[in-house]
Amino acid sequence: MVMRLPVGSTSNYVVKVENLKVYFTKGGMFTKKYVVKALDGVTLSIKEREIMGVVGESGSGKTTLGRVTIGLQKPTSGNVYIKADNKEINVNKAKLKDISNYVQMIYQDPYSSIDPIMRVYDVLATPLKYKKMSDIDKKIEEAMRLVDLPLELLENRVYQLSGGQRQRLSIARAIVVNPKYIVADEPTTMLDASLKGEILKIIKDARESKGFSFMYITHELPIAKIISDRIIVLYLGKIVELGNSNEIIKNPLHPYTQGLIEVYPRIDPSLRDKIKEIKIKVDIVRPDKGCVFYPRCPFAMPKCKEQEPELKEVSQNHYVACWLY
Ligand SMILES: Nc1ncnc2c1ncn2[C@@H]1O[C@H](COP(=O)(O)OP(=O)(O)OP(=O)(O)O)[C@@H](O)[C@H]1O
Repeated sequence: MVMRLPVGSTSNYVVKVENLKVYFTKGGMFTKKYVVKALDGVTLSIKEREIMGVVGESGSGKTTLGRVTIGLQKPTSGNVYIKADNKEINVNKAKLKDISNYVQMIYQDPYSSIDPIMRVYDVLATPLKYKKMSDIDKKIEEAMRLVDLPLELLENRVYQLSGGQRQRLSIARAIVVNPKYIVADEPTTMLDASLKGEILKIIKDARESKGFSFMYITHELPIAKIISDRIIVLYLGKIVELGNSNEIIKNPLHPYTQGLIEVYPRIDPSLRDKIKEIKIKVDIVRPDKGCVFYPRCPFAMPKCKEQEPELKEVSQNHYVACWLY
């Protein structure tokens, strides 16, 4: 069955992305101009209370996808809708201040994303004051509790916090306005291994207790496996595979996903034999036509050079864009 509707489309979606394209023009004055297709025809939906993992190598378009879904980046074409308060909001047409009650972002670097001079209390009070919300202190205390930060820290300055505490604070800042949808862009990348697990648990607990939907961006498949309900695999701006997390890890279909898993053999040792022949070359070339992955694909066939495979549902809720299926 060829997918034409939003992948995973359900009536209870919170985020819906339709045929999204984001092209950047690079070069200019002294070098030849060229276009980078950061996203090229991405369609997906994220359900209520769902954590959607987005994985792919550097440059695959993960951050751009996260930013477009919360209105921080305008798309070249396509649409993004958020469902909140029984309304469907077209994110591209809405003003940022009008959607910031519904969408929030947690950044990778807790050092650069929060002003170190601010008091912890003010970091959390500012978004609430801006939105003229009542019960500010109650909301701040609840957010601090959800991220496991002691209330005594409220009077501290941000620079007095450890890296792990700062990242908890940046999660608290995102959840304090009680949004519908949060993009978490590699929030554990800068943290020690011991702190990564804590941050993942906080995000999962926040989803359980408050019902937020998340897009969780990571280049580490094992982290996507732990945190996500479903996983999207992005390659050069295209979704090459999408499915339930366990299914993607146990039964990766796209040669690129198989290659990503091979990087982490311990993720599932039983897969090692199955995928041992797959070697992903390091040079990334974007072909003008055909499948974006064929220059690196160990299974490339003549057809792959000529025709682009559509994202197909090959088993229930498991989609892949590959001529092997
Ligand atoms: N503002 C911009 N101007 C020009 N090109 C951009 C811009 N933002 C992203 N790009 C390009 O778009 C492509 C996708 O970038 P993006 O940051 O979304 O990828 P990513 O998967 O998040 O990578 P990383 O893990 O390294 O952050 C890259 O080629 C990048 O250079």
